[in-house]
Amino acid sequence: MTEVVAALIWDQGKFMICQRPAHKARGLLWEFVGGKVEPSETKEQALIRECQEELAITLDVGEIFMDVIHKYPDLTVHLTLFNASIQTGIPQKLEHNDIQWIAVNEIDQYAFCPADEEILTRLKLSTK
Ligand SMILES: Nc1nc2c([nH]c(=O)n2[C@H]2C[C@H](O)[C@@H](COP(=O)(O)OP(=O)(O)OP(=O)(O)O)O2)c(=O)[nH]1
Ligand SMILES: [Mg+2]
Repeated sequence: MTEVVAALIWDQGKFMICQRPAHKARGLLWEFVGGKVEPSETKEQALIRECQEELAITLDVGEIFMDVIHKYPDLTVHLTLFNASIQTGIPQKLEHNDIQWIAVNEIDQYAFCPADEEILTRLKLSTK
C-alpha cells in the first residue's frame, strides 16, 4: 500500500485542483495537490514538502477531510486528504499541466483520478 497525502484548499467558495503532467501515472487527470509519503516523515510533513516542490507554496495543514483506499493496476493507494490553507506563496505550475479553482457544481466538468471519486461525491453532498 502506498501512502499518499493531498490538500483540500478552499478560497472564496472554490477549491484548488491540479492537472497531472502527461508523462506521469494518471497523466492529465485532475487531482488534489500532494504526493507519496517518504518513510522518514509524517503525513503532514510530506504534504508541506510536496506543496513546496510542486506549487512553491507553504501550507497550514488542518484536519483530515477524508481518506480512501483505491487499487490501480500498478499500485494500491491510501489517499489521505487534509483540509489546508495557503500560508505563503502563490501557486506556480512547477510540475502540473494546469491549476484551477473550481466550485462544487463544476466538478463534473473535470476528469479526476479514480481514487478521488468518493471524495468528490462527498464534496457534492456537503453543499446540498
Ligand atoms: N497527489 C495526488 N495523487 C493522487 C490523487 N488521486 C490519486 O489517485 N492519486 C495517485 C496518483 C499517483 O499514482 C499516486 C501518487 O501521487 P503523486 O504522483 O502525486 O506522487 P509524487 O508527487 O510523490 O510523485 P512521484 O515522486 O511518485 O513522481 O496517487 C490525488 O488527488 N492527489
Ligand atoms: Mg504529486
